[in-house]
Formats: sequence, C-alpha cells, structure tokens
Amino acid sequence: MKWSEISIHTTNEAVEPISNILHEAGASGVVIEDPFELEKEREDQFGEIYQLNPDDYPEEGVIVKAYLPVNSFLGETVEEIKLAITNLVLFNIDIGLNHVTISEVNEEEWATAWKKYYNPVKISEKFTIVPTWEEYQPVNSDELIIELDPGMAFGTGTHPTTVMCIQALERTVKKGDQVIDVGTGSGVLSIAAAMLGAEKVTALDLDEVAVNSARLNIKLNKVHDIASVAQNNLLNGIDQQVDVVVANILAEVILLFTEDAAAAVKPGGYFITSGIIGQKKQMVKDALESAGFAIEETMLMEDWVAIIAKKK
Ligand SMILES: C[S@@+](CC[C@H](N)C(=O)[O-])C[C@H]1O[C@@H](n2cnc3c(N)ncnc32)[C@H](O)[C@@H]1O
Repeated sequence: MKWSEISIHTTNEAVEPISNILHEAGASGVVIEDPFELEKEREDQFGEIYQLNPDDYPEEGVIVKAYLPVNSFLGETVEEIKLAITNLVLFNIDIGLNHVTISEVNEEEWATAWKKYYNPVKISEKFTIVPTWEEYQPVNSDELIIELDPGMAFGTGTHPTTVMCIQALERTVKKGDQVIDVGTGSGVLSIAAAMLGAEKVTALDLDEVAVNSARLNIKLNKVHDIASVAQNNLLNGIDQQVDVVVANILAEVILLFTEDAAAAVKPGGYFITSGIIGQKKQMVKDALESAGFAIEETMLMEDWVAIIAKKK
C-alpha cells in the first residue's frame, strides 16, 4: 500500500485541534516535531531512552505530520483537512504559517518514520510500552512490559484512546476471563488483556495489515497461546459470550455494533469503548444504555473519552 505524508507547519496552540482533525480524517500515526522537545527536561524514573536529532525539528513553530492511505478519496480528504484547519481561526486559534505539504511514502519508509519518535513509555500503573528496537530495564519487579512494533497498524500503544483502554482493562479483566478486542490494530489491547490474566483473547480487525501486525506482536510478547487474531468486520458472525469486549474505534463505528456487543457480553461483564471524541460521548452512552448496559465509568484524556459499561 502507498501512503501519503501530510505535513502541517503550525503553532503549539494548534497542535491539539490539528491532531484531532487528522485523526478524524482517518490518519494514522500523528507525530509532532516540536523544537521544545529538544530542550525539555526528561523524567528518567521509568528508564525512558531519548535520542532526539535536532535536524528532525523546525527552528520555530511546530510541524504536525500524519499518514494517509493513498486511495481515490485522498484528494477530498486533504481538502477537508485543509478547510478544517483554516476554520480553527474562527475559534481564535492561531494556526501560524499553516504551510501544508503532501508527499508520498512507501510502506517501508512509513514504518521507519515512526521509529525516531517512539520511546519506552509507562502508560498505566502496571504497563510500560517498549518499542521492539529499544533496550529497556524494568524499574519494578511487577511491571508488565508490552513490546510493540506498530508497523503499519494503528497502535504505538501511547495514544490517549489506547492508554484509557489499557487502564480500563486493568480495572475489569480478571484471571480466567475471556476477552474480545474489536479493531485490534497492533494487538496492544489483546496483549494487555492476556498479561492481565485472561484465559482466552480474540483479536479482530477488518484490515489485513493490522491482522498481520497483531499476530507478530502477540507472538513477540509470547501470549500466542492465549490470544488469536482473525480478520473480521466488527462482531459479525461471532457467537461466543465473553467477560469483556474492548473496542477502540470511532464513535460512529461503535454505534454500529452496540447491540451485537450486548449479545456478546455475559451478564455482569464489561464493554469498554474508546476512540470517542468529547462531543459524541452522550450519543454513545445513550446507545449503550438502550442496548442493556449500565455506564460504570467515563474516562477522559485530552479530548478523548472512554466508557466502561457493565452488562445488566
Ligand atoms: C483506533 S485503531 C485501535 C487500535 C488498537 N486497538 C489500539 O487501541 O491502539 C482502530 C482499529 O479498528 C479497525 N477497524 C476499523 N473498522 C473496523 C471494522 N468495521 N471491523 C473491525 N476492525 C475495524 C482499524 O483497522 C484499526 O486497526
């Protein structure tokens, strides 16, 4: 598959809304080149390793980059992104130079473009995500380490939507549980569920690239006896009943299968949903409640919401 790199030279203030616009437009792997990163004092209590190259950063302003699949919608998507960014001015957001460039990258370049921005990160009480090419010494003996090579699939493991899912899994998965991960991407949530003691994990994704990436990461983390991966559209054709279903997908997609999720979760079990932007929270909550779930917890990180719902 060919990928297009969209690069936006903007201001610090606009980074967050532009990242959201890019995510909403279906971009993968938003990276931020902020010269401040070069000067920032690093916490090393978690043993993170930082090797930043000044050549990768602009002299002033911030560059936000993301990757879009090259398909027949690319032209429209780019135009929509540009318009949405320009519209930020209406909200009094300074978009700075707003210099937008597009370039094509091949699969290999895309995969390696990630690597320089990707370091070990402690993302929850128990879990640290470590890229496969980094050396990492655990700080605590009970620390759980997920080794990840995101390749082409979504999931460096450190996106707020993923972090909230992992924190929600920590609160809900019990030893011996059965779990389904809808939209597994790099497989990170399935690996976390297996490490938390689940007995059987089913990882599903529509995208073949994600299926392969999840298989690789599941094997790398030695949880392949517990977690298996299949190419599948949401929960279509899945008739097993499990203790936890987790899905980090956009709100619009969650709404398509709340009924199927209600059928797949045992009474007293959980449906964890994430990937929901703030203004769509109520819509998802309403759908979950009418499908037979009670909202147990609403989590918030940056502009993103995750919901832990319990099957009545
Ligand atoms: C935001 S990513 C989440 C990846 C990973 N679970 C995480 O938390 O980092 C969403 C994933 O859902 C997958 N997806 C989108 N629509 C889907 C569908 N209809 N059925 C299955 N997977 C889907 C995408 O391919 C992508 O890998």
